[in-house]
Amino acid sequence: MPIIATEGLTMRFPRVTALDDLSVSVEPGVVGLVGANGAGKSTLIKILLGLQPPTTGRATVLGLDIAREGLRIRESVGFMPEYDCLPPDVSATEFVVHMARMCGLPPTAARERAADTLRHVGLYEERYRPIGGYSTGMKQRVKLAQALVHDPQLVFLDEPTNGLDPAGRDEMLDLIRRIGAEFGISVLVTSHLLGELERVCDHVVIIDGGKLLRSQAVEAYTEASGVLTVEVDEGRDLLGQKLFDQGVSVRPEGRFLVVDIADEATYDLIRDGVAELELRLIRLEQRRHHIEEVFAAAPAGPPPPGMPPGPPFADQPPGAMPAGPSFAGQPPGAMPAGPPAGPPAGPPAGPPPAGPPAPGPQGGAQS
Ligand SMILES: Nc1ncnc2c1ncn2[C@@H]1O[C@H](COP(=O)(O)OP(=O)(O)OP(=O)(O)O)[C@@H](O)[C@H]1O
Repeated sequence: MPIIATEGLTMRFPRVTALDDLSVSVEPGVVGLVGANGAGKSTLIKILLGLQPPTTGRATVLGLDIAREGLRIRESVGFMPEYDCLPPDVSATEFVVHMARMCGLPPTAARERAADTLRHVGLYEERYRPIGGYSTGMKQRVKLAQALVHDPQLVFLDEPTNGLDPAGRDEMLDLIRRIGAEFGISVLVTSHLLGELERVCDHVVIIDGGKLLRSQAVEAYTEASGVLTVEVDEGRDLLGQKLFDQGVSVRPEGRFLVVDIADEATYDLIRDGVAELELRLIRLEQRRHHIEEVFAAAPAGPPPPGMPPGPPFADQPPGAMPAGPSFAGQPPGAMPAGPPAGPPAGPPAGPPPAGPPAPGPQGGAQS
């Protein structure tokens, strides 16, 4: 049974359509809900909790209808809101015990569950101090603890890494992973940071301007691309030129060569080129996509309301790469002269750049 299923869900405010005919279904696990600020993530959560009726459309959470069974949904689902909403004058223990009591736990069970949950989220002695003196990271943990204290089947975590420094963010992501893996609680976690969800989620739903852009397993986003990264000890440009002369689509990028895989023969050409030039091969690996590419492939900036989002990366021609200097733009026989496209991690292997790169069509060497 899907943990969440929506059908034509639409939420219109007087000036903006926050959700636009959203139909999506997700199975149990750790699910990321990604979208830019204003994409409609928080609105979706409020509707799923039965706190706000949609303009049109239907949805179920854990098989329960949002229009008729909001109370039962809120009994079975924990919610960590995005914004700071904690009382400053009480301790984390008092607050989480109170929330457990609100969920119907008897006093002793509420105290025990609160202590366990606060320990689980990494709050120890500090839990007896007033929340007002807590750091942002500690407050996020209290919000997470109150969402978990009644042992829900599913938790909604709205931007749980907001305001955290990189170390705090890593710890929070680790906690989220453990909620799913160790406790078997399904998670719907929102973020506008795609990279971090890639690390913890089984499935990622991407919305843009209230519309569904993509919903699929993380592996489907990060599948191998049709592009190879080649690194040799020295002679990057010699190898690039040789491959280019043989009709391979190749371009320099930092210390590497980036090669479009035409077919199996591409690997042979690289192997033979390295051997004939007597170079030392350091790396030959197929690149993986990143979830970010879904947005990188879309037009820059948020689309105006009603405008369809740009094409996702999987619809690009195989091997389409971000622009960079290309061997294909050089006249035949010319030495490639492009400076590294990204920040080099070491001195470039080839001769110093001879001038600005000649822009060339991507992958244009294959004719
Ligand atoms: N109660 C409301 N009245 C009017 N407009 C609203 C209301 N709630 C949300 N909106 C608008 O709906 C759109 C979606 O907002 P929402 O908060 O769901 O986005 P979000 O993806 O959660 O963004 P953020 O990460 O910034 O919270 C925004 O344009 C927002 O201004």
